[in-house]
Amino acid sequence: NQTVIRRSGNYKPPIWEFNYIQSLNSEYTGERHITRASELKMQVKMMLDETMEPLEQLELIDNFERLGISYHFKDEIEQILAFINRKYSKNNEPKIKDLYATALEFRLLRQLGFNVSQDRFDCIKNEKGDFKPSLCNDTKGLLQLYEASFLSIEGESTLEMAREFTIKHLEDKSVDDIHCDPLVHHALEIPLHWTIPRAEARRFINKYEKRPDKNPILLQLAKLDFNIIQATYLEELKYVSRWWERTCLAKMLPFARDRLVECFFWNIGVLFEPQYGFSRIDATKVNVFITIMDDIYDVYGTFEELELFTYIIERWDVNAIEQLPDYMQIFYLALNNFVNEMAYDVLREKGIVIIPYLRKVWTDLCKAYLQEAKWCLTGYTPTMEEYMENALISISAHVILSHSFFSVTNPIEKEAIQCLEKYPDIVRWSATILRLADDLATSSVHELEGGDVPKSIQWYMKETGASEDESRKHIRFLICETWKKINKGQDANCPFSQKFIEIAVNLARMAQYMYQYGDGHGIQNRETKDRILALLFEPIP
Ligand SMILES: CC1(C)[C@@H]2CC[C@@]1(C)[C@@H](OP(=O)([O-])OP(=O)([O-])[O-])C2
Ligand SMILES: [Mg+2]
Ligand SMILES: [Mg+2]
Ligand SMILES: [Mg+2]
Ligand SMILES: [Mg+2]
Ligand SMILES: [Mg+2]
Repeated sequence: NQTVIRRSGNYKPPIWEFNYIQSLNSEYTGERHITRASELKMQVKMMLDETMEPLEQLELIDNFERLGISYHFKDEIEQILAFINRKYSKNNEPKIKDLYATALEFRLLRQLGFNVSQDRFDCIKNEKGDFKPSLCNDTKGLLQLYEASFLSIEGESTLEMAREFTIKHLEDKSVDDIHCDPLVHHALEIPLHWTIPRAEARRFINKYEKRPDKNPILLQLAKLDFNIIQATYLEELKYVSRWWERTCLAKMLPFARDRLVECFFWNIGVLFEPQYGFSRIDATKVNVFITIMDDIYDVYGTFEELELFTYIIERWDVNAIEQLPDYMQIFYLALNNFVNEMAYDVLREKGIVIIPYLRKVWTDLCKAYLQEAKWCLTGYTPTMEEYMENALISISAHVILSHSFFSVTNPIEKEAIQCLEKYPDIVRWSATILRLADDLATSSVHELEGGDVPKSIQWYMKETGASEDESRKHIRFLICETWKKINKGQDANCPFSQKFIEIAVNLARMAQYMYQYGDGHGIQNRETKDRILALLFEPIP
């Protein structure tokens, strides 16, 4: 057969090899640590019972969330916020005591789903309806108003104005005064609402430790809890690393990205609680298969091979495997085995056959990949709309979230599956942010040089004549607008569990985290490496 010119993704080998991963151990698996953590939790619960001023309670809840331990005290937090919310709505809206307290209360109540109105901020506007310039001296208040503004939904002009006003004045501060509060720099980099809990916990525990007013019990629990959870992650990573090694796919498909640790790392942002270990392991395998499949279509496969592969995946007939070239045979069988294993676990535990649903999402993904390859081959220029319609599938969010749905939902109701199959809003919004964050980061020279199909930035530039900077700005605007849809939440009769919705939203957060400094997944930049060390490999001292 004619010699085929194969492109390469020029991706580097993995930073962490199999033997290194297997050598990792954490002392925090021991029973004594679990017992100690339970004692500390009891002490914290008693602390919550003490009478406190509402502002003190709000600050304590904010610290719980930032320290990553609020998941232990969900009921207590809900009760406190419900009480504060009732008190507020009973006596008519008092004048804002101070911006800091009002914005903190607003954000915490909205985060928990309480329906608090943006009108609370009307009294910090002047008669012209602008925010009073005097607010600029209140950095603490500005920061809280900035964080609160990211809980906005479409049409909330006061919150939109608050976001612009606070960004402008906080940026001025961070430029003018180099000694300005590092909190300002950090907040401007990424708002709290868009941050994954694990990342904020790792960062905030260090900050909290230096605070003169810190509560030592809280600090001890936060550190211990973080390290115990991290020890759980390590065991899961070592387990899935042994699976990855046994498949030999990295050796047999050397053109593809070998990113097991990164594929696992995505999942501590998406689903962090310790009890979801098996879901994180399955989700890692999903990410590994998607990453390789993406490179088969973007980089390595000839168009004929890709057409054949797409056809075989659609038929999902393992006997047809003979028709595939060797590299596709081994990949297809590994994927087929995984899907059957996951379907077996779900049938055994939940009594439902999910193979048809999993086949469908993998087929849709392959078709979207093939469409991109076709555009690449023919040089066709899709409109931004045509590109996005396909790219919201090719970014693989619906594959990732469908597997997570079947893994964490119990019992699995038929109407929830039917809703999932129709590609519901929450999946679409998560896919939008994942795609746009990915394109901002990966459609740098690297992807285009590798012959990958142009992405949203390029198509927007082509369609509107915008510069690359204007195009990036527009993409960041679209991410903001999508967050407003996410903040609005599901229509009441949406059949998904709170947990699944949280997973979908965290996938969007993790995308922005993974791509914050460029292609953290493919190029493995410095920041992502340091973050993996801090969140996965190194306990907090
Ligand atoms: C898990 C993922 C988000 C999905 C597969 C690997 C990714 C990191 C990303 O890879 P990328 O090559 O950037 O996708 P695309 O731009 O080629 O669609 C798409
Ligand atoms: Mg490789
Ligand atoms: Mg790609
Ligand atoms: Mg691709
Ligand atoms: Mg990309
Ligand atoms: Mg890429």
